[in-house]
Amino acid sequence: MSKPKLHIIKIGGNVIDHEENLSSFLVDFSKLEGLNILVHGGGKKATEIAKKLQLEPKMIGGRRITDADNLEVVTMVYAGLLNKNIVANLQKNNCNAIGLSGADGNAIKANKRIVKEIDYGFAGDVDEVDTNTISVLLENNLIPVFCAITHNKEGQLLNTNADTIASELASGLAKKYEVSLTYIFEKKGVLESIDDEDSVIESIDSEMYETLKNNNIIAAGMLPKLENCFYALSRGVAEIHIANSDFITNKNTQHTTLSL
Ligand SMILES: Nc1ncnc2c1ncn2[C@@H]1O[C@H](COP(=O)(O)OP(=O)(O)O)[C@@H](O)[C@H]1O
Ligand SMILES: CC(=O)N[C@@H](CCC(=O)OP(=O)(O)O)C(=O)O
Repeated sequence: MSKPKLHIIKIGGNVIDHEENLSSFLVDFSKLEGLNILVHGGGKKATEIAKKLQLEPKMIGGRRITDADNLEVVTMVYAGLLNKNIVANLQKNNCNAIGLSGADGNAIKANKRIVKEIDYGFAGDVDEVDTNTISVLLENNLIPVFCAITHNKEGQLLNTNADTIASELASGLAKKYEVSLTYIFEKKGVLESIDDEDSVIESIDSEMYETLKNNNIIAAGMLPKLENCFYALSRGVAEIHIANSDFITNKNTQHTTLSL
């Protein structure tokens, strides 16, 4: 028997930060049929609030160094302010969304990120996705909306890159569903030249990814995004696209498709 289709869409900080863009994206998202999950970042907002609190934000390799004070900020911003605003807006559009962190329903268990010589603080790498609660929600016509906060099952919240949350959810759910994963951000796709919006690379496989990396064509947040894409493809996710929000309503709009 074929698996039911599931669409996981991730939106980044630049989409969330523009009220009009976010609102029109959420209208389009609310009209999607079938099973859907939304994952949101919000790094830009967290940086803005941290600065207001005189905390100096620090990113390494697209990931936030999350000390105890910054963990409080990201928890309030991602799991509170942004997640609840997004859910309220979806509810306004008659989309029955339910906001979740990785601690809710034990959906996403993580461990403190340990990489040689870099102390990321309370940043988490995902160990396990528990798909049971998520499936129950989907089967009852609820639309899960995940923020970038996970837990370690010992009472510690952790800050996890939102692209990773999307790819781990997609990978975990691929056992039960035919998963299509879409990363929505402010550009049309992965660009050959960052200043030329029309230089979209239509398809990227793992070999081309290495070449693009070596030629410094992709950098910053695009590095973990693509890493997450190839990880998800290797774990059985059926299709992955990187695009701007026009793609939600028009699949023919220019975008990047990933393959192994
Ligand atoms: N070749 C590239 N094409 C498109 N974006 C790129 C490229 N290389 C680096 N980037 C940067 O990656 C960013 C996207 O990553 P990130 O900031 O994590 O996105 P998101 O908004 O989804 O969280 C873009 O805003 C852009 O500045
Ligand atoms: C550990 C880590 O880096 N977490 C990210 C989570 C938010 C995020 O990924 O937001 P965008 O998708 O908007 O970039 C951060 O705090 O920036």
